[in-house]
Amino acid sequence: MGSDAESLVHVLLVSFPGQGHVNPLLRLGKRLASKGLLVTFTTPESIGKQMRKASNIGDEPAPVGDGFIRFEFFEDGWDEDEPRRQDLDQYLPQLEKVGKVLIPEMIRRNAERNRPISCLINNPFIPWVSDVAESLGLPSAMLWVQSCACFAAYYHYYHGLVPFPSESAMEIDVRLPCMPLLKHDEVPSFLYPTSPYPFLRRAILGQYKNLDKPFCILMDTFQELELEIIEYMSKICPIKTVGPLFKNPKVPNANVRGDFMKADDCVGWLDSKPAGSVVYVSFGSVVYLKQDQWDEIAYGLLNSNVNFLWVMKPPHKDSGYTVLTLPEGFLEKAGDKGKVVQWSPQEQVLAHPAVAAFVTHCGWNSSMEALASGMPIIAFPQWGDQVTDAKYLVDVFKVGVRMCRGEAEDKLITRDVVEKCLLEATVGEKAAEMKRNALKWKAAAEAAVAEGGSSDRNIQAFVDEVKRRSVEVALAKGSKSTVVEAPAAAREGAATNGKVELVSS
Ligand SMILES: O=c1cc(-c2ccc(O)cc2)oc2cc(O[C@@H]3O[C@H](CO)[C@@H](O)[C@H](O)[C@H]3O)cc(O)c12
Ligand SMILES: O=c1ccn([C@@H]2O[C@H](COP(=O)(O)OP(=O)(O)O)[C@@H](O)[C@H]2O)c(=O)[nH]1
Repeated sequence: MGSDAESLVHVLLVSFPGQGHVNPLLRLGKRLASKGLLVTFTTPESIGKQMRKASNIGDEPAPVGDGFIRFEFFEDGWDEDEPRRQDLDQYLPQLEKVGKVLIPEMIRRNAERNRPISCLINNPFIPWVSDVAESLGLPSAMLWVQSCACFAAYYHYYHGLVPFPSESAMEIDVRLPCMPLLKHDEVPSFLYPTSPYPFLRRAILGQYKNLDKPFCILMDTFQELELEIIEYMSKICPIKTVGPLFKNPKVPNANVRGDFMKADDCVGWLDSKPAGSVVYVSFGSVVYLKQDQWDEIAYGLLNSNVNFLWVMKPPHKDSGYTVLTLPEGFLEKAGDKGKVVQWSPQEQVLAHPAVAAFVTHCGWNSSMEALASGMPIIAFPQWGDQVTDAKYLVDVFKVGVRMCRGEAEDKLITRDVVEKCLLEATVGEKAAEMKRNALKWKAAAEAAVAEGGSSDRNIQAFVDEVKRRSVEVALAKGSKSTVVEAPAAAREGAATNGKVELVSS
């Protein structure tokens, strides 16, 4: 590694191995690097292998703005084809067991190689990372990868602050401070007593047990988007909004990516389509619909006569999902009006002028990417935070139409409803109004991440705090030497290039 990288304050990002977790943490990593930190990104090797194959991840630190980002993966202790990885109740304890040994080893190795780590940052599902940090005397932060509204909902549930749907009262609405009334099925659905995913409830709430450990909770949202709830929760928790993380104004650095699958080429196809003529359809990385629902969507697309780009990702072999098929003759009937891919370069797709609207499961990453791209949406939420995100996208941000209320409703959305929603979002006054609102959010998102914007100021304050704490860490450890950026006053007096070498005895 070049001496440049070694002289920088070094942070370690530890990610849960899910696409919706890796993307925002890696984007944060790039942002931190661009502000002059050395960032090491780690997640289990099983995913590391896929990331290396799908993207351009080399062994050398990649320069990003004023800093660098590099990757180091760790073994989760299971065989390559271990099916238990698909069972979070088994996988999360395994990750904790090995991570508590291997992450400290990784930290020690880095210190020996003259790049001591000064701060750990994790995302949800792996809250033990802050225990590791604490045991080593290091500060830690957490990147929350859902909306602040969902953060608030889980917080109130965890602390029993307001009544939530329960076995004795399933259909109650939930009133949370500074939030619109949530109907029972607009509450993050892992919290329903009947949720088929109790392991996801345990995974997401796990973070709340450890919430006093991170000195900062970073969030991939922005002040102007969720103003009131962010202000309210900021009084309770040390929240800093830093989103939308995928908009990095200064350093696009497109070659550092965390896709688990190589994206199929579809930009050329989009280029051949007229502006505002294509509907993009994707349900993210973990949601799978049933075959009969898939068929209705297929016919809805055909009958509406829109152009469409549809992502049909193959299910993981151990997920228990069967491979979905398209109705007979579908591709022939669609002809050049439709393109079906396994994985898309979603950021590019959402930014493409040919795309008019996005049929989405409303995962928070997809939601933020759509908002920040000025893209109207057609909400097809299934579970978890998606149902709450859909409520906000449609009723609060006013950029979407609702195609369904979630998996819990157990209702087949017919081709006629699909067609009606597609048209509502793409032609006529309602579509035009949603587009105007979406463009307002796009401008607000750009302003938040531009120099001096709310998210940019928060990132800068966070970087400054990490640097400040790195001095304390170095002093406490009596380490050989750590180079940090000097405060402005010290800089003026020092005949150096803005760096001060701290040597402790
Ligand atoms: O890697 C994952 C594995 C599983 C999972 C594992 C085994 C199952 O039987 C069902 C789901 O759920 C997940 C749910 C996730 O929720 C997704 O998490 C994002 C960030 O929290 C949200 O914004 C999205 O809305 C939400 O779908 C993310 C995952 O990586 C996973
Ligand atoms: O074909 C696809 C589908 C999804 N994504 C990306 O995968 C992430 C999915 O995260 P989200 O929170 O939307 O949903 P999850 O997969 O976690 O349910 C987002 O960053 C998308 O841009 C992508 O690049 N190509």
